[in-house]
Amino acid sequence: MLSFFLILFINIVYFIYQLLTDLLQKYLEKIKNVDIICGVPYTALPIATVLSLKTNIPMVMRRKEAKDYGTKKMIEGVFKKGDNCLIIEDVVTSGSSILETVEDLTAEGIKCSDVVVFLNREQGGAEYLKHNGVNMHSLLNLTDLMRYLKEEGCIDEKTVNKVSDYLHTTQVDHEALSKSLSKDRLYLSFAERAKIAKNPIAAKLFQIMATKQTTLCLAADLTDSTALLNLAEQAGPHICALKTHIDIVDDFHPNLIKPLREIANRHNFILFEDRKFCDIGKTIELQYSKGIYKISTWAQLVTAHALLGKGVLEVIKKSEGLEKRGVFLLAEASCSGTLIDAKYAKSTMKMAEEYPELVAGIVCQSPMFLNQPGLIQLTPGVQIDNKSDDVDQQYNSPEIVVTEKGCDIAVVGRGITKAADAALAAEKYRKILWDAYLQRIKKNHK
Ligand SMILES: O=C(O)c1cc(=O)[nH]c(=O)n1[C@@H]1O[C@H](COP(=O)(O)O)[C@@H](O)[C@H]1O
Repeated sequence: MLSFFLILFINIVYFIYQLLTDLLQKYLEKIKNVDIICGVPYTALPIATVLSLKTNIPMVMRRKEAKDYGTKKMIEGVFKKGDNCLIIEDVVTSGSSILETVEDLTAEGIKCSDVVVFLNREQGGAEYLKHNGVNMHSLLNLTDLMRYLKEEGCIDEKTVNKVSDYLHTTQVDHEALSKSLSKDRLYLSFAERAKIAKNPIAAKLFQIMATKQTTLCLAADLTDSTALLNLAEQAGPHICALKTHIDIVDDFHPNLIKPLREIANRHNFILFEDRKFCDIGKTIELQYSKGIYKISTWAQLVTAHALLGKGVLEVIKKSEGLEKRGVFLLAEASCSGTLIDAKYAKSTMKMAEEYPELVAGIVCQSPMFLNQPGLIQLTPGVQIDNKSDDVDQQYNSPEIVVTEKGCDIAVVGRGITKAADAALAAEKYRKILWDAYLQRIKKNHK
């Protein structure tokens, strides 16, 4: 008897999936150049699987949590950057789980502009997705389904009205959802984010960015102290931060810091030492506050790796030196061949969230955090003319990093330091970056 019901149940499920995928397949013919498909975990995974088998379109799988072994990726499967992915979902209410899937796919460089859903509950999901640049195509909506069931005598008029009243009173509140989904980081102004930032240097940076209308961080990678000071003076009016690798300055002397700090105060920009600390806490404590550079006495910002654990943040938090200080953790690198993967990036993010007063932001190449508008995304590897240097550095254009990669502050080095006129070059980068930022926030404030 049991096996009879089991076989019956399997046949019913198989029939529903057949119906579903036949319907979805019809839609697929309408949506052009789909390279891969991805089901929204977890209920849409079998639908996407059957669809992939029926259409021969490869499927990728999104994990809700990265594994702590094996590939550790959030997106499993064969794909390449720039692939167009069609997302498959069974039922949509608000669209939030679709947007979370879009976020993880986008972080891998996959493009997602369309989603096909089986049932649209007509509670605002389609509009919310549209608002976030995703076109929703639904096979069925609840109103049609109710009418169909009534025509077939499965439900009465009273039930139809009850469902319709329910739908009218439970529409998604986009504002509240947007806040909870917090696409806001990309669409809030820097003045607004200055009020949200928990790290004092991040707050100061947001204020400088808004006041000077610049999101440009100059990587002043020069080996001569006089040239470094001249560059700081020339580019100072156009930048929000000047980032140094102070240990590359051949003729470094502690007397360099005073004039550098004076220029920073006069032009209102932040001094940022890109030390990328990565060691046990005790060693970092010495590297941060001792030696010839005494970084903690002048660098308002430093960079660090999360690789060896929280010791780096514990000691920077407690070390002597400037009262107000901030740290940028490196979660994604701009260079080719990096061993950093999505799992490491997520773990770095998690560590950052445990030190909100100390961590000013994340160095990364993709919009990997959207729900902390108080944190800054710093993105290096930015140049107008080149795609790479002659070693491993990879470049994106200023527009792309702001409009497609979630960048708040762009780091530009040789694009300015190698230019004939550093001030002109800095202003050129500043303008392109600022215009791209205005485009981005306008998109959500129309
Ligand atoms: O932490 C950084 O600033 C950094 C991270 C990264 O992934 N890639 C990267 O290039 N950087 C730094 O950003 C600057 C890039 O310089 P350019 O390639 O000359 O624009 C250098 O100072 C690098 O040390």
